Amino acid sequence: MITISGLTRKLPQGKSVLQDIHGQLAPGTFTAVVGTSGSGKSTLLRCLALKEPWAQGEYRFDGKDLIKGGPLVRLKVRRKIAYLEQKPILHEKKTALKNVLIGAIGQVSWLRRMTGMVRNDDYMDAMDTLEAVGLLDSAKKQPVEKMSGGERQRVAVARAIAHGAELLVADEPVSGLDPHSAEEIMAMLKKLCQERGTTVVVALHRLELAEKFADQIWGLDDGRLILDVRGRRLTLAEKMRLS
Ligand SMILES: Nc1ncnc2c1ncn2[C@@H]1O[C@H](COP(=O)(O)OP(=O)(O)OP(=O)(O)O)[C@@H](O)[C@H]1O
Repeated sequence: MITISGLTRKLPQGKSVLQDIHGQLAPGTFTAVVGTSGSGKSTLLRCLALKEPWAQGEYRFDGKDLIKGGPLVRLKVRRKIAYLEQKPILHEKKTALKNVLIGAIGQVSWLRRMTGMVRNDDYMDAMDTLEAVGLLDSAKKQPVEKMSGGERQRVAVARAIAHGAELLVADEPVSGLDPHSAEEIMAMLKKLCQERGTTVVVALHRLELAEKFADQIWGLDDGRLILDVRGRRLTLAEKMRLS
């Protein structure tokens, strides 16, 4: 269980980008963060992924306090978090399989990192995750630079799962994709929650995608969490507050 309470993010100049955020992310749930441009979605995701520091408040990951706990606690938890950019950074000349294997090796001992040693287990895990994202057939065929935007997102998700992420944070993973590919990626993320118990948080511009796929919707406005809706669609009044 992930719990945040009273969290605030301040920029070095003193401006508060996020203020007094409270919420819970239950294991294996899918949360969509929505709000207008500049409302603080990316900042919230980056703070959840420990890529930006919180100024104050409490952030608990499986009971561990990530703010008071110190760098060692954060380092251990960081390994359980995967962060997906809008446009994933991949090894362009390598296949999907190689990309996933490199991600998995990055999580293991320095010796295997240095030697690039791939065990049979790593290989099986990589193929398993590529199958989960629907890329088994093309896994070894072509370099990722030849893949479509949707396929590249799938490779990035497979890499995140192979590295054993318990929390997957994705900033606008479907922006720039056609509606069909966007739905496919959302459905795949949902399946990840249901079948593997991964907790997924995505920032989204399109409310209808949030309503269709998310278990929980967080609505941000000017750095404040103004909506925390679970298990239902948004009312018209709620949609108006987010526009
Ligand atoms: N490092 C920074 N320096 C200055 N301002 C920042 C910084 N990071 C965030 N901000 C400001 O904080 C606010 C929230 O930004 P953020 O990128 O989190 O919003 P967003 O909801 O993700 O927007 P978008 O949907 O356009 O990506 C914006 O006004 C942004 O300009």
